[in-house]
Amino acid sequence: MTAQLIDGVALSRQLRAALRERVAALNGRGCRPGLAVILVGDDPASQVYVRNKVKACAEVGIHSVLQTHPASLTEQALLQHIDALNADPAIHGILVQLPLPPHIDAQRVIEAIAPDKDVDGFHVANAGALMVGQPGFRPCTPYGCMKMLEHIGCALRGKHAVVIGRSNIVGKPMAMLLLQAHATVTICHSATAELAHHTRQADVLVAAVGRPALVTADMVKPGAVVIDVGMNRDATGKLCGDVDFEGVRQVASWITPVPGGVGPMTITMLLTNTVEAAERRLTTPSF
Ligand SMILES: Nc1nc(=O)c2c([nH]1)NC[C@@H]1CN(c3ccc(C(=O)N[C@@H](CCC(=O)O)C(=O)O)cc3)C=[N+]21
Ligand SMILES: [Mg+2]
Repeated sequence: MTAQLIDGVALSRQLRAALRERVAALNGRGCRPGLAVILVGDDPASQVYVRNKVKACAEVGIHSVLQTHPASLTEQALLQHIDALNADPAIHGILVQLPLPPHIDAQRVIEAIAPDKDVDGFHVANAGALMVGQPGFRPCTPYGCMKMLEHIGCALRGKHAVVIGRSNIVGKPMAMLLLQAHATVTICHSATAELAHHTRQADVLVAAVGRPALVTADMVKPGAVVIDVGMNRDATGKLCGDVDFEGVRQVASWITPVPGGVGPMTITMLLTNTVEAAERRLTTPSF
């Protein structure tokens, strides 16, 4: 079997076209959705990612404000910038690019963002809402993975989904979303004994670890759907995921490429959450 590709660029194009219409409808009601992106320090990779987010906003008509600060910015000063954005009615979403310099407590910064502007879905209020099945912002990467599964018509009820990775940003929320979709969910991590024993049972396998070629063909059940969240650079500087793509595509039924898979979908879901934040404010001004 040779797996079919889940094309994150093509699906993003579709979803962004629909978002443009939602933005136009908001404009008609006198609202221009706005996203603030805060970058602290001069990590080159972060600069590229942030520029891509700003570009994507323009593509769907979201107004974006990019704040860049030197790595020496104090935590207190950062918290003050967030307070100002929390109070700014032109801003519906706030994203603080991670990682932050080591002298800044990232979790404290995230908790300072108003939960109704937390379009990353990292605030405990949104994490808690996901946990108990209430409405809230879903973290963009797992949300994008769910959209990809939906797009290929993957019925999750009763399926065995295995997530490798337990970060607050990807692994844990991914597992919760799969659980909400009635999958049987296993979470594997660095202390898991016999990783391959678990992954071989997966109808849906999500790799979110950050280790090139962690998932090889022998670890994949024939016909499985494989979602590669990894974003690594190989020795030659080429972008690669956590999955040995050439090997695994011979066994899987569907697979996401890197680049062109989960990455673009992450940005698309950020745009989605921002439009949703603006829509919510119009419908529920007190939200
Ligand atoms: N507060 C916060 N929210 C984030 O969502 C967040 C963050 N911090 N810090 C960094 C990570 C990383 N991330 C990516 C998103 C899209 C691509 C993406 O579009 N990747 C392209 C390729 C890009 C390239 O060539 O380097 C692709 O996979 O096709 C990559 C990485 C969001 N992050
Ligand atoms: Mg990708």
